[in-house]
Amino acid sequence: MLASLFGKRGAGTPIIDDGRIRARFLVQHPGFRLDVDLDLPSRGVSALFGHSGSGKTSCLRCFAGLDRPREGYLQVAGERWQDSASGDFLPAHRRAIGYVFQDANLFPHLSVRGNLEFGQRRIAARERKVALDQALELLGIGHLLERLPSALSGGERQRVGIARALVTSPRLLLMDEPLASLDLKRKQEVLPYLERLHEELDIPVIYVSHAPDEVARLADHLVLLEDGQVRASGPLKELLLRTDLPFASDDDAEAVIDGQASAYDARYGLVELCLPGSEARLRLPHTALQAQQRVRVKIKARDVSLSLQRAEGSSLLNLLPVTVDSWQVLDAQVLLTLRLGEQRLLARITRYSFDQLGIHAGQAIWAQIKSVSLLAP
Ligand SMILES: Nc1ncnc2c1ncn2[C@@H]1O[C@H](COP(=O)(O)OP(=O)(O)OP(=O)(O)O)[C@@H](O)[C@H]1O
Repeated sequence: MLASLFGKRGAGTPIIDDGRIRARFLVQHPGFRLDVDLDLPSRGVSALFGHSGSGKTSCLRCFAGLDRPREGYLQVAGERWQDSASGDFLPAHRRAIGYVFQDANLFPHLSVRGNLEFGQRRIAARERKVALDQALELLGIGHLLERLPSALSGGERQRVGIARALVTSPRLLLMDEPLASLDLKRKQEVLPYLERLHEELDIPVIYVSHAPDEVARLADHLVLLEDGQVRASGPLKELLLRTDLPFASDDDAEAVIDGQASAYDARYGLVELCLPGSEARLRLPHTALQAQQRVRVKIKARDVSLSLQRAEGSSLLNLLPVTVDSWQVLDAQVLLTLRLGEQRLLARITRYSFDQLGIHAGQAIWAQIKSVSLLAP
């Protein structure tokens, strides 16, 4: 299969580029039916998320052209790659995709350089959009070029695998649980590289995972698959807040906030983030942030408490003015959605406190978050 992904590329049927990736796949396996209709942004990371057996890999195989569904349609970057109605089907080896598997699947007899050059030779020089040097720099693997895959750590192998996918200048990067075979330490090592790809390259990524943490950190768009069907599809930040979905109703419910480093207090090791549409600053312990660097912070609903006035004389560093948006009663607790500038937070408090505070929609209150509970890369 790997070899078939490295044949000469071709082009699909040109169509008007509406900036979307559209896919419709109907696959029937014995005892399992995949029936999905997807409309994804052609920028950033779209995560296919779901339990084991929900159909994530089956779906990715259709994107890659490795399976030919009975009914199928796919358009990417202004090209139609397949349409069962017209019989069009661009085979896997002619699709401009990069595919990163759970295991890097490097050629064991070739050095890192050999593996990368093999990927690059697939593309005519005039079509190359990602230079070898750029891929080396992005993945931090320049010092590994002469090594054989057997002399690499798991995290390094995965970084080389990603670089090899990139040097084929794909129009679409498919990643199937690229961190699943790594231990926590290696995962933490590779994740920042994945974030950089996202920031520095204009290649849409479809990222399969069943790890909520990874998805919350990397994805812009989320597709929740259940039993071969799309239960929900939309911007990550919105889906994390929806109480009809498993994320917000979970004990670990969290919101994702994007900020930009505006100041660093070296004495206390605290970084200050400014937040779009808000005068408030978020402060959290951090060491290695550059000025203006964008940061995604995950804030758990249970780490947010509320007060009607700004608390004075408290150890809490983050006292944020918010507006009550909506809430849902969950047994003895209430899950609130709060507006913080252009973004939204979740807070979980007891029903007792909710009644005591007399909370109503549109109310201006204060959200309090302990800095040490904030999760940033
Ligand atoms: N070629 C095949 N023939 C028959 N059944 C298949 C085939 N490929 C996948 N399936 C079945 O389809 C279902 C979905 O599998 P798939 O690998 O897409 O799920 P997944 O969400 O990626 O799971 P995981 O997270 O465990 O990798 C499973 O029940 C699987 O056994």
